[in-house]
Amino acid sequence: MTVKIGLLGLGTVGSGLVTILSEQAAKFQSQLGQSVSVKSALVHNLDKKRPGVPGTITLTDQVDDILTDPDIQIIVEVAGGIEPTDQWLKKALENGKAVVTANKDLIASKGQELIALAEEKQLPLRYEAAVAGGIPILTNLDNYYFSDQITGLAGIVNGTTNYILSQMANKGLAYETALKQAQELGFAESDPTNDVAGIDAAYKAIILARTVYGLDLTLEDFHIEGIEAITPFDIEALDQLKMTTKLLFEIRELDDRHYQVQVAPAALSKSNLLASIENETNAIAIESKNLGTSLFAGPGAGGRATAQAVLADIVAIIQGQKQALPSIQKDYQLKQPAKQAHVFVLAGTGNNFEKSDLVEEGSSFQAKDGRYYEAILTSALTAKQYSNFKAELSQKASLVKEFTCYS
Ligand SMILES: NC(=O)C1=CN([C@@H]2O[C@H](COP(=O)(O)OP(=O)(O)OC[C@H]3O[C@@H](n4cnc5c(N)ncnc54)[C@H](OP(=O)(O)O)[C@@H]3O)[C@@H](O)[C@H]2O)C=CC1
Ligand SMILES: N[C@@H](CC=O)C(=O)O
Repeated sequence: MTVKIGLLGLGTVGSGLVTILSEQAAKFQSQLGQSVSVKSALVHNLDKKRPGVPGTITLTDQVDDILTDPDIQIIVEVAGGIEPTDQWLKKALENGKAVVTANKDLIASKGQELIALAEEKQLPLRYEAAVAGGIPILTNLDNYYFSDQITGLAGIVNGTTNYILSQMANKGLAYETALKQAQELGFAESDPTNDVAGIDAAYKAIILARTVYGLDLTLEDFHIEGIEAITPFDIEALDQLKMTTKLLFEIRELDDRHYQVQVAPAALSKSNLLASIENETNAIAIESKNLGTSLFAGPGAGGRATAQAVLADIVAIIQGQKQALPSIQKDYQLKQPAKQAHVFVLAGTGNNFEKSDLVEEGSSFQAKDGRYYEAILTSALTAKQYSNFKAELSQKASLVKEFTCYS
């Protein structure tokens, strides 16, 4: 028997899926006892050259050709965007088709409606590729960690920004050059605004928070900062303190009703495992009662890696693997962190820092611009300590930049 796929989108991920499906065809036939093939694919531009796409796949620009095709059992959505993909996937489920998607914007924004419809129709709706590309994070959270108690998750879930920051830090590339490369390599979204503004990472954090804690978050619940304001000078200043910056998400369970969520570039010590995660690699550190810290790292973007996560979902559906769809917790509150360490960068030198209860470390340095600065790492400060300390520093010297720290 052949399982027929209807592919909505044939760009970076869609064409990656076509490639790896053909590589695995013999294994699927012999070990799954089924062959899996893409019957048709939805595209925008029917005239575009699509090297590597076999002529056996029918291309269409009419979504209903695929959604109403009785031959097709599984719809794979890799087109992107919240509209009209939500209508497409609702229609797919209404028409009795299993659904796989890599679309984090959609699953973060409309996931609850789609999950409810999938449950009503008793159909699979899988979206492993929507978080951290090829890393099998959702499957592990649903299955392996079901029997543990997760107290927090943090990490890097956007390949584009991690690529940009790595290239700026390691190769001295300009922000715009590194972004252009990330686009050419297929890591960035078709419009990279969501990548660099931290919104893509926030969408992924919404899905993680729903999966782990049943939180029903929206972008408005987050403090979101992107990497647009990070400069080579910032990287140079943090380097003085043996620190680096990464765009990190954090979800912390403070108790069973209170949580803390954020997405922002954070300063972290180079000895932290997350500091060694470079380029498009993503990494998620899970804190749990039984395991302590576990780190899941791997390719977080790119056609082949993301298509692998999509294909794993297709296989799970064919094998009839049971899926734990999240149930939503009603009674919870979001809180600000109680205490956080900060890095302040000040213009000039003049002993503006002295090691104290509030100051962990400081360094005076001459930057590439020829001027002198001081970089100061504080201990974890309460909100009041932070504002008093900042006011005190600002009286002594002009404050050039500050970062919050991740420990
Ligand atoms: N790239 C990556 O590394 C990752 C991507 N994702 C997600 O996967 C999804 C796809 O990403 P990616 O493959 O990079 O995107 P691309 O922009 O490379 O491909 C999108 C595809 O969808 C088609 N398409 C888009 N909108 C429509 C429409 N309205 N009607 C018909 N066809 C349409 C395009 O057609 P045409 O070819 O004619 O332009 C193209 O084939 C997105 O949700 C993305 O966020 C998730 C993880 C990683
Ligand atoms: N644009 C995204 C692609 C994967 O989700 C990223 O850079 O991480």
